[in-house]
Amino acid sequence: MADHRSPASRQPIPIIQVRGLDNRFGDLTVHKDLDLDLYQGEILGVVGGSGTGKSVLLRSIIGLQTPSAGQIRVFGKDLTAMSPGQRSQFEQRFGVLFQGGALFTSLNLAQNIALPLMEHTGLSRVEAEELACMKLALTGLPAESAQKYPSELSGGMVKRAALARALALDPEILFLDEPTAGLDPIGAAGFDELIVTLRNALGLTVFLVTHDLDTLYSACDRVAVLSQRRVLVADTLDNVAETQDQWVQQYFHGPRGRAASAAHQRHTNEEPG
Ligand SMILES: Nc1ncnc2c1ncn2[C@@H]1O[C@H](COP(=O)(O)OP(=O)(O)OP(=O)(O)O)[C@@H](O)[C@H]1O
Repeated sequence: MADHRSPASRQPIPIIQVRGLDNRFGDLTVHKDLDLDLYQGEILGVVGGSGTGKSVLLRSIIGLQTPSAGQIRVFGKDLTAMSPGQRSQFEQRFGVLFQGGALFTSLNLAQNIALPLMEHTGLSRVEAEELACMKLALTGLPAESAQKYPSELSGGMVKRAALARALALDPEILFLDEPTAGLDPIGAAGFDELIVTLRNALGLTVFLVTHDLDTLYSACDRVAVLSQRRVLVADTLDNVAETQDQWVQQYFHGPRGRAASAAHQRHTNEEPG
């Protein structure tokens, strides 16, 4: 697990602070006075029932959704108060993996990943595609995948390629929206492992929206539960699972929750040392 505290103070360093966030769509209030911290170096799993606003929260933080009220401070700066230009500069520190992967189907993988590199750096096409191949390797894809088109790949490979693109500009914070959705259990477990490996190797901070209990157990340092238009609890998985709330109890202590917990326990017992 990550130690997301500063060595000097052993205090957690919040690099995203959401305060008093409201999001409304007409009569629908999705968030009301929502607070959340994301600490440097951690993998935070964001869970909640369908429609509780997990994706809207992610979209608010990355600037795709203008909040109705509230403050979002990233690295100490209020994103909601920035000009579009300042914001766009700042957002290059974010890497985002959307649910469907969102790769361009008419471009091969190297071209897909080279695109943001050419757009935001002074690299030539050749240089950008070389760097793109390195990013693909980082996510465990073989060298020959660079020339393949998204339609030629399995779902798991598309996710890895989309992750490579999210990493193209060396982001500090990675946002993942249901990264294991649609993957078979082995592919999903491999992806969870990859996220942890990349976090450790690259010093990333990860905001991860998921429904996948196995991901929470195997990859997340903390879990935030969205309920009743706010963050009901954000804590270690063990503490969250003890929260007296009907959804939390059903989610963590229902049949799937028990199975995920038992699998994690077995895995932990098998680990050497
Ligand atoms: N642009 C929009 N306009 C109107 N309503 C929206 C918009 N975006 C989201 N909503 C509504 O906000 C609510 C929260 O949506 P959101 O996608 O964040 O839920 P979620 O928690 O991610 O759900 P799921 O787990 O099913 O993916 C839903 O009722 C959705 O219909």
